[in-house]
Amino acid sequence: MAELELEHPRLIIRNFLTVDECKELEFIHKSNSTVGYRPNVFSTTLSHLIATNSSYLVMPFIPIRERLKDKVEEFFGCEYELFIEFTGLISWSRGASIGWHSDDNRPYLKQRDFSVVCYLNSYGIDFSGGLFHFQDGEPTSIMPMAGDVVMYTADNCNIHSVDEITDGERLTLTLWFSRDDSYDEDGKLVSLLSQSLLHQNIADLCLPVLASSNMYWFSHDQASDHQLGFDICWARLHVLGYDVYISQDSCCDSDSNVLELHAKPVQLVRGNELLDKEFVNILHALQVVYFYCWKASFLQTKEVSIDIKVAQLSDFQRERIRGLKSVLLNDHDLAVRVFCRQPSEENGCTCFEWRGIVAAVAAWEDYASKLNKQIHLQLPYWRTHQSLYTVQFHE
Ligand SMILES: O=C(O)CCC(=O)C(=O)O
Ligand SMILES: [Fe+2]
Repeated sequence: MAELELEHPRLIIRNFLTVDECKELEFIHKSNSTVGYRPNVFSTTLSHLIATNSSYLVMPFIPIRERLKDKVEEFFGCEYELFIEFTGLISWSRGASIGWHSDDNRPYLKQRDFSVVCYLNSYGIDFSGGLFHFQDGEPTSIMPMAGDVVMYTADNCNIHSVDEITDGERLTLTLWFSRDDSYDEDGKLVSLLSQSLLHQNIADLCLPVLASSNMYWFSHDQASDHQLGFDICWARLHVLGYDVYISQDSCCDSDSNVLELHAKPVQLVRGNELLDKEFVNILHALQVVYFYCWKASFLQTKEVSIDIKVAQLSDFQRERIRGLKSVLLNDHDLAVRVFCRQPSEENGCTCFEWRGIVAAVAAWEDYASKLNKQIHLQLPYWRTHQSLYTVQFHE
């Protein structure tokens, strides 16, 4: 057991999260992220998942939050109750960095007592740059590797920085803990979950609902409002090798706006082939594609019982896709710079088979409905205790 060093109280734990936990959180982030609070940063918060009809995706966080909280309390010898102030997935793309700071360095951040950063992907493999440094004490630097966790006090005993990301996308699960119960995020989350799940049938399929379109719009000048830039959902599919087709009328005339396009059902295109499956919106397509990326090796071996219907694109459809891209990926080069890993341009999921995608549609529905049942069963207990925790049910 590592000793608590009083001058610089901090702990690094290797392989705290399993490979599959990291992959599941990566799937959640890449299919739900929004443009973040600083340049070249993307984030997925629990309240955002709830707001977009994906409350069930809160479930995979629950055991991880519990294990992290136990570890923080044990290592820092807390003799008081701790509350989770914030839980979020945060990714940094090329150009993102942060200079020396402590995590409580603003008047509105004074409630933060402990910081926990879980690395979900790896330096040198998934991204370049992005080393973490402590200003004083040991270790001086941390090379982020998937599954590793660093925890430290949020005060100026632990001034730290992160080097600029020079390539790829660096992904973390970040939590802040507070002694002040008025900053407990659980109470707020329980109330959001109650509103969202109360009117939902436990057997309903949870199809994602989009947040406002500006949350998905990336541009170098965030104030420019739908001028030069790109839609991150479309860009993520594009760098994985997919195009998106919208068959509904008037979809790509020059004045259609991003908001309108976002709400439309979409079909997936690969090269010259169009899959005959309509997704309710771009987020639904993104969920299935990233689910396929996560589970490809398992899904490729599955027998697909339904016919896979793929058609060749007509000239008209090709033209339409070009029109859509000119609106949603209008700064194509920026999208590639932000999301592609150079020079190999590999993006973690190079495999592709329509069979795998079709299998992923059904497997994603099973996954979502299993988690949805679980969250519906847990919520009454969470409401009683105003806390998110793993409820043990005895047979
Ligand atoms: O991602 C990291 O390694 C640390 C990020 C950080 O310092 C922060 O978000 O305050
Ligand atoms: Fe920090």
